Amino acid sequence: MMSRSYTNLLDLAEGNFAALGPASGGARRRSGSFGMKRMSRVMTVPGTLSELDGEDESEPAATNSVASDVPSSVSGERLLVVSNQLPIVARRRPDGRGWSFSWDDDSLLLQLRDGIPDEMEVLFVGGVRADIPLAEQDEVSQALYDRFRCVAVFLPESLHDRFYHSFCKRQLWPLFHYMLPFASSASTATSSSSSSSSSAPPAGNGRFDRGSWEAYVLANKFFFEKVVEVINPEDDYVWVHDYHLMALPTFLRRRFNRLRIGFFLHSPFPSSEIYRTLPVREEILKALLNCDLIGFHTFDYARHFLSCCSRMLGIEYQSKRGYIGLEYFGRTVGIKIMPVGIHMDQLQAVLCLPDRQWRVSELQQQFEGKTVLLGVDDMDIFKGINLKLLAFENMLRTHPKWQGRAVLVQIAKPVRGKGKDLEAIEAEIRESYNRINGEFGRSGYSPVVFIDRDVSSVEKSAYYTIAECVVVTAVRDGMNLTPYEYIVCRQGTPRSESSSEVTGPKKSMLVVSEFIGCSPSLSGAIRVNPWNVEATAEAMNEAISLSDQEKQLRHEKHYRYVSTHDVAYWSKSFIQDLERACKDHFRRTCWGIGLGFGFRVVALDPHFTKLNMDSIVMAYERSESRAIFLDYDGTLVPQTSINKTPSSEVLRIINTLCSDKRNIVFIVSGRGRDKLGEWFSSCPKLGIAAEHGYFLSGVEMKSGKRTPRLRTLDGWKWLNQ
Ligand SMILES: O=P(O)(O)OC[C@H]1O[C@H](O[C@H]2O[C@H](CO)[C@@H](O)[C@H](O)[C@H]2O)[C@H](O)[C@@H](O)[C@@H]1O
Repeated sequence: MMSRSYTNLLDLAEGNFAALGPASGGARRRSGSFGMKRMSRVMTVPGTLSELDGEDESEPAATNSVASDVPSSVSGERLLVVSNQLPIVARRRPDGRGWSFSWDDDSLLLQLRDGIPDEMEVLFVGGVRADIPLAEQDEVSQALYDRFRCVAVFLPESLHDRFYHSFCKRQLWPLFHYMLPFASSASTATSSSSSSSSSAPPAGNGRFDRGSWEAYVLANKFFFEKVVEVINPEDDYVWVHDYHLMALPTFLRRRFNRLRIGFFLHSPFPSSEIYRTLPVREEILKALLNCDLIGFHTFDYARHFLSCCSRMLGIEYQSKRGYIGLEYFGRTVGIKIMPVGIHMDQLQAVLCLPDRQWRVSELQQQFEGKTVLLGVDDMDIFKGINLKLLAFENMLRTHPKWQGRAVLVQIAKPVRGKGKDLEAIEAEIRESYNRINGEFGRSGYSPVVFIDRDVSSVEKSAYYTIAECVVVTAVRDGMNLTPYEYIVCRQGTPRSESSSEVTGPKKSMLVVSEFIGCSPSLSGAIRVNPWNVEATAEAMNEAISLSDQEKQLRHEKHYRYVSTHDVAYWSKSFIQDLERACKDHFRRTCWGIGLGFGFRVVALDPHFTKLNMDSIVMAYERSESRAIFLDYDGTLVPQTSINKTPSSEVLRIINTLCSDKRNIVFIVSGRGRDKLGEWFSSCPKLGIAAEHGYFLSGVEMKSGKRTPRLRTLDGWKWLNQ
């Protein structure tokens, strides 16, 4: 027998979101409702929404309420930043009682505040990066809200496993990084034991698993409910981040038809040839199209998304004066291309810390007389760390002058969401650096220094400072900010300049993979195909062999770009475009239609009103003379039907309408006159405008004027205008 929760998921897969209702009682209890008060439902068009979206007006208050301490007359606009994780560091107190929280200064989500206008309050909605026991969740929620304006989302453990570890990290994330399930069938079988999704592992070999997808959608609904608790839909903007929350815009749009919603994808968006293998490809595209603005790091990611919309949904984009937009049921969905940047002030503050100077001196001593190439990567399967080691090995072999002189320092930061196949990759990496050190190492010289632990920002910046070149050989990465951080650290600050740390001209060199998001912005880098180990080895050799003058020129060019295109520049630009994309929102009339992921909002100019059946019937009965214009495809025959011939029922209805002397009935279609003539040959009193009105029948010409006259068609006669 199916459990209640399972039937809920089936409802959800069927697109029946309403059947799921709000989060379960337990989840609501855990939600930390800040002493919620009920907020009246927001109607975008009074009287029209409820009949269409089928949501239950009697929903419990917890999903339809607002934080009591948010002033009810909030006049200023606010920004709700929604992401899988809050920009918060949580630590258990040393005595084990309770938690202490602080901002995560390294989080991009926190840093983006710098580009947001001062008068706009920023609230964060997301998960907490710690296992907070159920009994403590209410208290934690309240503390996070009171002190940080952070709204915590707690998912039940098994849901979190299936949402994050299964669907996000084992299905979406690999696919968005171009890894198809079948390509990894052998290794996934072994590595699946390392998955923390103990409750329900995905289908074998990383294949699409519907249960995990349903968990993903349900988890997104939990996030939605938290947004609903604090949102002020007429004033707030919502900015959703990354691939974990791609279903969220549909939930938001269903509830608040005119909410201003932006989305930024931090990962790559793959080619349509990869994306179209995803069984829920249309659902995700349609969910994203419920946003007003969708952002990508690069032109290529945006291009792939647009071609998916064209190929899978038949929606074409338009480009006007530098803005790209997709017309989706009367709404324009903007496309934004803007790579993220780093936080300049924060990085420069690290450069001024006193213990950094000390660490730099220490490293300078350690690597005295050596040329340091540096890699700083997350330990994940797409960072191409082993390819980098192979290239370095190749360089030592083909350019023996570097033996004893070149050192590759590789920092590999452990990650939380391990994704697929990580253990196998780690073993490969270990084998490579042991081999290289075994073959080329000697007393006092280890060619590869491998650091597989978290390093502090001070230590990382010290490594950047002493490195002659940074090498990024990721096979795919959404953006990758390592090169940007390196450039800023090599530039130093006026204070570090006056110290002994940086002498001579500022210079830096980069070898970067052509498959990462930052690559197009680094025109002075040596770009490589990391799969080509020999070419990467040559690039490394070239990078460290160039003249200082050349390194300096490249550095200056990069520094100019990186220092002016920082994280604030990115967020400011995104919010400005979001405002622009939404400027007509409250002027337009909208209706929500469709079920599940088919839900969309139809937006029309204000002079359009939705016809009401009773008033149509009344007006019809009262009128003495009527003109009835009927479109063909999608009106008289279903858009999706293969057989386009009108049914006998349609022909009968048309003839009934035509037989009333007060009616003039026309079919208006883009279809050709021959086909329409053939199909409606049994409707002698019907007028037809074929080929978008180029050919007309059923129209009489009177004294040079064209006046529609009802007439019997004795033999077809087409009038060409
Ligand atoms: O591991 P997850 O929690 O699923 O998150 C994935 C990664 O997200 C962040 O990186 C992504 O965004 C960065 C900024 O836009 C971009 O530089 C990077 O290329 C993207 O992958 C996060 O910084 C990583 O730690 C996460 O692994």
